[in-house]
Amino acid sequence: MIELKDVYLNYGSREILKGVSLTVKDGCIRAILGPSGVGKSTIIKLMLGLIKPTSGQIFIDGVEISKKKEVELFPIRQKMGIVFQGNALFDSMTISENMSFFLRENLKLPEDEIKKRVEDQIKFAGLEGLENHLPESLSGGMKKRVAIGRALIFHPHMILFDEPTAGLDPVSSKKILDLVLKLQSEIGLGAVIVTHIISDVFTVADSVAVLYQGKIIFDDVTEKLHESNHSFITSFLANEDAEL
Ligand SMILES: Nc1ncnc2c1ncn2[C@@H]1O[C@H](COP(=O)(O)OP(=O)(O)OP(=O)(O)O)[C@@H](O)[C@H]1O
Repeated sequence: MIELKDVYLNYGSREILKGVSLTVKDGCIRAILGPSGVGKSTIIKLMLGLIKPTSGQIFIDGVEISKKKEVELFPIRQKMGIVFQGNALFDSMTISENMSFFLRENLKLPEDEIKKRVEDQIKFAGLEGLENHLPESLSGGMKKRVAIGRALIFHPHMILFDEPTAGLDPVSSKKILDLVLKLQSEIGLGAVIVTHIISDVFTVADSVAVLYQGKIIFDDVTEKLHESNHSFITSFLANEDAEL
């Protein structure tokens, strides 16, 4: 479980988050919806301990991480797979090498275990036959699948997606969202999805927190978004295909 308690985050003199509290339970798909530049990626970085809050607390499975040293954060980060917005694949490595790289670097697993984990993720992500291809030869949707496979390779408890469908065409977007749902239904994996695309939220999320001007202005099951009378939310709900 991930918990943010009254988190403030400043970049220099700019206040980005102003008292954000939210909980992500295991096994649930949780969306964080908000306009571009509101601080969604910042929340993911805080959850991973990549940046520290200006004040407030962040708990991962009950352990407060905001004052932990880098070396103490490693086992905590392993609980969370991350799929970056731009995928962050290594251009010069094949799909298999991209998937196995961090596993080989960080866990001293035997080669046959690494091979098996890569094969499992290639299969899960629907990338059979592409093992020896370089990322440049793949479509945007396929690259996203590689990033998802790589995130799963540590067998995380939770997976964090930063804008999983940004820049993808509607067909590829649907396939990626189907994969997110498959993660939940087949292996019970929860996810945090930060996005500015409201239709993605309705497609996959069990619950959604809306971030606006540094604060959470809505936090409930996704269906109840329609009941909100906050002017910012009602202004875009008329068109569910809208991007914030
Ligand atoms: N390291 C940094 N130093 C200073 N400002 C930053 C830094 N990182 C992000 N920002 C600024 O903080 C704000 C929030 O950034 P963040 O990337 O979290 O937004 P976002 O909601 O994820 O938006 P987008 O989807 O457009 O990336 C933005 O205005 C961004 O320019």
